Amino acid sequence: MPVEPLSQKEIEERLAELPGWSLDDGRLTRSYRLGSHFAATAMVVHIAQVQEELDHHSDLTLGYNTVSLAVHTHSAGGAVTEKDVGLARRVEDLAAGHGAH
Ligand SMILES: C[C@H](O)[C@H](O)[C@H]1CNC2=NC(N)=NC(=O)C2=N1
Repeated sequence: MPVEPLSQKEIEERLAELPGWSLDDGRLTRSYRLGSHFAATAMVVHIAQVQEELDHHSDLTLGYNTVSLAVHTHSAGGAVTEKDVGLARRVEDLAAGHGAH
C-alpha cells in the first residue's frame, strides 16, 4: 500500500509530540548523547533491530558517544510520512533505556 507524504502542518503536529526531533533538509532528525562509545553502539544495534522489524530504515550514524538519525521515505519520493514518525516514536521509546539524552 502506498504511503502518502505528510503536509507541512501534519509534520509540525507530529514533531510537537517528539521533543528533540526536527525537520532538517526534508528529513526527520535527532541526535542522542550516551555515556560511552559502547552504550552508543548498543543503541545503534537496538535501533537496527527495530528498523528491520518495521522494514523502515534511517541513515543511522554512530559517533564516539553519539547516535544520530535522519529518516525520510524513499518509496514516497523522499517525503516525510507516517512511517518516519512511527520509527521516530519507536526510537524515543527505547532511548531512555539506553541512558540516551
Ligand atoms: C523492499 C523494502 O521494503 C523497502 O526497500 C523499504 C526498506 N526500508 C525503507 N526505508 C525507508 N526510509 N524508506 C523506504 O522507502 C524503505 N523501503
